Amino acid sequence: MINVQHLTFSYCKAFQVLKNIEFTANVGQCVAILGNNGAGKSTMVKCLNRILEPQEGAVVVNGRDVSKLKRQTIAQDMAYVSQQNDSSKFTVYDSVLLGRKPYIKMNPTDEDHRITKDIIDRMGLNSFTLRYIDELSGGELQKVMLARALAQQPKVLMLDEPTSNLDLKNQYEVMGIVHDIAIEDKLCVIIVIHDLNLAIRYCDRFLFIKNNHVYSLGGAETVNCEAIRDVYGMDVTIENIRGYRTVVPLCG
Ligand SMILES: Nc1ncnc2c1ncn2[C@@H]1O[C@H](COP(=O)(O)OP(=O)(O)OP(=O)(O)O)[C@@H](O)[C@H]1O
Repeated sequence: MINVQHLTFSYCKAFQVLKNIEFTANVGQCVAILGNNGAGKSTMVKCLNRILEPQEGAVVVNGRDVSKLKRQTIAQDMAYVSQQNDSSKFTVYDSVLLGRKPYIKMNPTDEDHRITKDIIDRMGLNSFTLRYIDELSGGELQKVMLARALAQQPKVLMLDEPTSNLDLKNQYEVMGIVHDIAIEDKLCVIIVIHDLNLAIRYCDRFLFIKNNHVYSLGGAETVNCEAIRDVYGMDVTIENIRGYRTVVPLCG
């Protein structure tokens, strides 16, 4: 479980990005972080695992205050996939194995290799294992970065726009995998995502950020026409299509 309390962050004195952000994500839940461009979503995620240090507030993972943990412990508990993908000269296999780094003392163990192979298999990356990651397409690389984060076997998985480079089929496949893994492996998943329909289908809780604050936090019913108008300045209808609440923009 992750509990975020009164999180406040500024890059400089003149400009506060986040003020008093609070939410909880339980084990097995995917929480969508929503808001317009520049709202502070990526900044918030980076404050959770202390890539950025919040000026105020606390982040508690399974009862432990993250600010009191060693870097290695944070890396065991929390995995983060940023918007900027790594493009070092690693093979896909080695890149995913790198996710085991917080656990490796001298050399990777048989268990590290087993976990790596298992994740590669689960993500459908078997035919890529010996390819260099700087030779992959944007979407292929995004899947490898997610595989690396999963190899970390974190308690909290934080994904910043994990589907931005994926084609339609892969968007649904990857979100489905993340949703299932959250339940099967008892993870809390925090996903920054712009596609509201993907979010509604695969996430359990929805946190809108507006004007530095939490605008709303709740279930799928909080992703409604009024919230979308307030947060994005856009009129939409919400229709039931094949059993899924679907956001349909009223423009064009
Ligand atoms: N390193 C930085 N230094 C100063 N300001 C920054 C820095 N990174 C981001 N910002 C500013 O902080 C604000 C929040 O940025 P952030 O990237 O968190 O927004 P976001 O909601 O993730 O946006 P997007 O949806 O466009 O990815 C923006 O105004 C941005 O310009």
